[in-house]
Parts: sequence; C-alpha cells; structure tokens
Amino acid sequence: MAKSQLIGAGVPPAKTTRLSSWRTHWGYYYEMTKPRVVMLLLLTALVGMCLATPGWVPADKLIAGLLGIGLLASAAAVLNHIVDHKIDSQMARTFNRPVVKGKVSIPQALVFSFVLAVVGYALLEIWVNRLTAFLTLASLVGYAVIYTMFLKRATPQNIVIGGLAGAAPPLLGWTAVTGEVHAHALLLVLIVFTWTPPHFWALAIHREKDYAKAKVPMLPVTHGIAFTKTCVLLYTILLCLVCLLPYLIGKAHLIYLLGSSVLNAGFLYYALKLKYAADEQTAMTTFKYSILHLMVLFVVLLVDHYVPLAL
Ligand code: HEM
Ligand SMILES: CC(C)=CCC/C(C)=C/CC/C(C)=C/COP(=O)(O)OP(=O)(O)O
Repeated sequence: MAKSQLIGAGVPPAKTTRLSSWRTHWGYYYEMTKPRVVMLLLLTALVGMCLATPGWVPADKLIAGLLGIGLLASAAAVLNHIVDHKIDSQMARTFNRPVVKGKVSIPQALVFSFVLAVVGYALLEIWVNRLTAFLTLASLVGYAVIYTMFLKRATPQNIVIGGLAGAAPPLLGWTAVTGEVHAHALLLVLIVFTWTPPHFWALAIHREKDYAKAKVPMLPVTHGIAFTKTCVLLYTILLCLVCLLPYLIGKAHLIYLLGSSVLNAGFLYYALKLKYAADEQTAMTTFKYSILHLMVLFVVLLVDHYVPLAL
C-alpha cells in the first residue's frame, strides 16, 4: 500500500487531532488571561522598575516581579470573564469568549484564576516584597471586584475610577525594586490613568450599540457620542500636559521630550479628527493608536533613562 494511503487510513491524523484539541483547550485558558493587555501592563511595570534605580534592576526582582504582577493581572482578567459572562454573551465583540461558549466552565475558570493568583502572590511575597504583593493584590481587587462587579454596571465614570487598577503597574514595578512608593512612580501612574479614558472611550464610541444592547452604562450610551468625543479630546489634551511633567521635574530628558511630543501630537490629531471630521473608521483607528502610543511612550521613557541626553 502507498505511504499516503497508510496515512489516510488513520493513525497520524488521529494524533494530530488530539494534539490540536489539546492546544485549543489550553488556548481558551490563555485567551481568558487577556494576554495582549497583560503584556502592555508588564511593559509599564518593567519601565517602573528600570526608572526606580540608576543602575541595573536586580535579576531576582525583575523576574519574580514581572511574573508575579503578570500572574495576578491574568487572574484578574479571568475573573472578569467569569463575572461578565452574561454581558459578554450579548455583545458582538465578546459573545465568542470561552466562558460564554461553555468551552471553560465557571468552576474551571475560578480554579484557574485562583491558582494564578496564589502563585503570583507567593512569588511577590517571597522573592519581591510585601508592599508590592499587597499593592498588586489591591489592583486585582480594583479591577475584578470594584470595576467589573460594581462600577461597570453603575456609572459612566466606571473606567475613569476603575482605570486606577490598570494604571498601577508602573508603581508596582517601582516598589518591586525599592520597596517604597515614590512621587516619580505616581507620575507614571498618572500618565496611564489619564491615557485610559481616551483609550477606552474611542472603542466605546465604535461599540456604542453593543453596550446599549447589553445595558452597560458606558459614556456614549448615557451621554451620547458627541459628548464622549468631547471627553476624548479633553482627556487627550490633559494627557499631553501630564506627559510633559517627567521632563519638567527633571526625571526625563531630551529623547523623552521629543518622543512624547511626537506621540502626543499623533494622539491629538486623532482626537481632533474624531471630534470634528470623523468617518466610520476614526473611532477604531483612535483606539488602535492609543495602544501604540502607550507602548512606544514607555519604550521612549526607557531609552531616555539609559541615554539621558540634555540640551
Ligand atoms: C479601566 C481601564 C481599561 C478599560 C475599560 C479598557 C478597555 C479595553 C477593551 C474593552 C479592550 C478590548 C478591545 C477588543 O476586544 O477588541 C481593550 C483592549 C486593549 N487594552 Fe484596554 N482598557 C483599560 C485599560 C488598559 C490598560 C491600563 C492597558 C495597558 C497598559 C490596556 C491595554 C490594552 C491593549 C493592549 C488592548 C488590545 C488587546 C488585544 O488586541 O487583544 N488597557 N481595552
Ligand atoms: C493586578 C493588576 C495589575 C490588575 C489589572 C488588571 C487588568 C487586566 C486591567 C486591564 C483593564 C481592562 C482590560 C479593562 C477592560 O475590561 P472590560 O470588562 O471593560 O472589557 P471587556 O469587555 O473586553 O472584558
């Protein structure tokens, strides 16, 4: 019999199927951790670590710190999938999520989240310090409990207040290295905090009908799209001002001033376009730009820290 017929007859395809279903199964768990969000959170934490010290970050704090923060942020994301599964089932963007589709049951997701949280907390407590472990756990509670369970369903200011949890990682990175809260770390938190409303409201404008259908009181649903666009523009102006602070207080230098100015000019361009000359795609383009903006901004902060050019 020809080799191709033998393969067609059975064994190899069966193996492939089992392997791919194993991959798919773990893929659902991976998806629940919101990996791309967590990666960007970790970048901001890494920059917090590096800016906390003029030298190199000790390897143990770096590895255990990023792992611990990443695991607790992932645990928070899984809890968000559990708590929100009913809302998620009603929105086109989220109806296909693993818990909604029953690919992962609620008890399975709960155990997964618990394991992630315990391992993450233990790493921070044992190899980093108690302050970082506590603040990271507080961020988990801020996102998974305060934002997801209460604020999201209660007020259009949900993401402004809830944004504090997502903005915390630069501080968590900083305390992982120094064991102390410092004003410079809070300034990095302020940047992410001010960035969050234009980041999210741009997406919420694009998905307004979805949120209205699921009865989630996001700003475009409660106050209309025109008002939300004004808020995006005002927060973007505020973000441009806040981004100047690291330079003005002498924490950042020329590379940061130039880099952040270019990035902020881009954000301002999209926010103005969204308000005054939007087409179908502008809200989504603004949302995508916000992610690129924060990512490059923190990379620029890092480069500037190690190459502190002055005029
Ligand atoms: C309360 C605060 C926040 C809210 C409400 C929010 C909301 C959202 C939503 C709804 C999405 C999903 C878009 C989609 O599925 O297509 C998203 C995507 C994203 N967010 Fe946020 N976000 C917040 C804070 C943050 C923070 C602090 C970061 C990182 C520092 C971040 C990074 C990202 C990234 C990287 C994506 C893209 C994910 C992907 O493509 O899979 N977000 N955000
Ligand atoms: C420990 C620590 C640092 C915690 C931070 C946790 C974290 C993952 C913050 C990101 C914020 C975020 C993606 C909000 C969207 O939730 P949503 O429910 O509005 O969006 P969805 O509809 O896409 O689920």
